Amino acid sequence: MGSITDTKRNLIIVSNRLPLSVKRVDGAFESSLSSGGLVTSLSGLTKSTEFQWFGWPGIEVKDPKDQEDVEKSLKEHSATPIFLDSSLAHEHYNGFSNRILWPILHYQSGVVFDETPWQAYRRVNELFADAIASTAKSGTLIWVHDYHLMLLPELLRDRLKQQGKSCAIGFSLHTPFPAGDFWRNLPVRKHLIEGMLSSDLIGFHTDEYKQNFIDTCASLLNVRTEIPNQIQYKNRLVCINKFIVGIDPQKFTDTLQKPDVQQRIRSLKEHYKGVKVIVGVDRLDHIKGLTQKLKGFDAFLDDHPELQNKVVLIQVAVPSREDVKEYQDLETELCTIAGKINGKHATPEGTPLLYMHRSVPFNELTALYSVADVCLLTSTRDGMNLVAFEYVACQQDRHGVLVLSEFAGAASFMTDGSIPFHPANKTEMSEAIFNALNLDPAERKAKYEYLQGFVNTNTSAKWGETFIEKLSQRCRRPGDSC
Ligand SMILES: O=P(O)(O)OC[C@H]1O[C@H](O[C@H]2O[C@H](CO)[C@@H](O)[C@H](O)[C@H]2O)[C@H](O)[C@@H](O)[C@@H]1O
Ligand SMILES: O=c1ccn([C@@H]2O[C@H](COP(=O)(O)OP(=O)(O)O)[C@@H](O)[C@H]2O)c(=O)[nH]1
Repeated sequence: MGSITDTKRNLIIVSNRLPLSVKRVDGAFESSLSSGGLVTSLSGLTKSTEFQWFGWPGIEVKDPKDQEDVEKSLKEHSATPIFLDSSLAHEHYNGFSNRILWPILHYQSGVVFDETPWQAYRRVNELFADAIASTAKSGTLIWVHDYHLMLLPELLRDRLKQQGKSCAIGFSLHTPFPAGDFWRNLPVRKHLIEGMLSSDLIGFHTDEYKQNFIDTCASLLNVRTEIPNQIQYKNRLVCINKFIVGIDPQKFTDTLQKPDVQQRIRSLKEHYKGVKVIVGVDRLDHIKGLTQKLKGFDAFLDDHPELQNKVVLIQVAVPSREDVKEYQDLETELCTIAGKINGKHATPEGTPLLYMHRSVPFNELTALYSVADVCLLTSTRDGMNLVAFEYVACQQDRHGVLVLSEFAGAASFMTDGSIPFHPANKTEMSEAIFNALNLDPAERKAKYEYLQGFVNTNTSAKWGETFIEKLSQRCRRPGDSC
């Protein structure tokens, strides 16, 4: 990894959302940490690698003086805002990225294509390309992230060429890449694939997503894909590979040692004495299978009346994409189901479900992970799911059990150390929960040690360093095989 030190001053990371989202409160600008796994994974990289982070600050700022203030405050965090007017940002983020592209990438049907948000998506990718091309110097490594910016590699390559600059461009997709037939539902798919193929290196979370992408390129563009991990496209060699994204486990270990977190753990343990705790932490999103989770838990309570008042599910549903109607509808549905479950199973001693629709501070999150006997993750599809990693990082003492949907990307690596199940099958989920709660200590330890080894080996720092190293090799020797 020696060359990382040489490249770190020259690395630009681009994602739609910056790690800090800016809000205007009583006329002043305040920033708070953005939620979600992309920020977690890239923030974990900051310990070992320096970079400039470009992205949308999450707010419209029109006045040039205000823009300067926001720029200044974000600069302290090595972040550079790309300002967008609110209707354009809305159409790009909510209209196309989250209402059309996101569901298709996650195998959801019934998506209706619409030209207006698509044009906004193109425009935002162009604005990002303008800002980044004017800042990058020859030799800068540019690492673009995620489905909001699939056109960016091509737009950037054109601009850099016009300006006589040579930069290596990497692209990482954080979501699944669906099998060809599903991808065909999107009429503009060819533009998106061609946009990505202007990268020198493309990273996916799992072999399955990588292969789906390669197969789609072969059938859609008739490009040569017979050599493993590479695609010949427009006389260039594009490298395609799997890079395992992770977390910074040390951050959790350190946080668990803090006296106030230890105090919180003691008080939660006291509160739940004699009760088994199941935890769930998910953005409020269809892909996380939250309705399935609540219904599966309801089935579990029905199946095991003997466990009344002896098990609680603490579900954190982090608010997400609240301007999108489908997300608003899901929230309403979850509130109703949660109310029904407690209506049916509550006793004067308490309720079996604690449904929290809000973000939780990091210290509280680690304390919750630490006291939980089981972590239940029910994704119907999920790029990776870093919550699975975080739970493991907080279970050194308890050896709690991970009950993990077979459809989370993380299941490709963690199945041996967890209890897998199909999220659409309530009976299977109920049995998986029961088995997890009753696993004997030796089996729990064996599973935990397997997962701990995986989480400690595949950290976010390693993920980033491996990708950057590979990208800088592409920069030095673009003709080399992948
Ligand atoms: O920025 P938001 O719209 O609030 O969404 C948050 C992030 O959600 C998605 O995360 C994905 O990336 C994770 C890390 O690789 C992965 O573990 C998870 O399975 C994915 O869902 C999205 O892809 C990010 O762009 C968002 O920032
Ligand atoms: O209130 C919260 C609770 C959790 N998380 C974090 O959100 C990330 C979720 O990442 P994951 O990969 O599981 O899914 P995503 O939300 O990116 O789809 C994890 O790092 C969590 O710690 C958060 O930002 N705010």
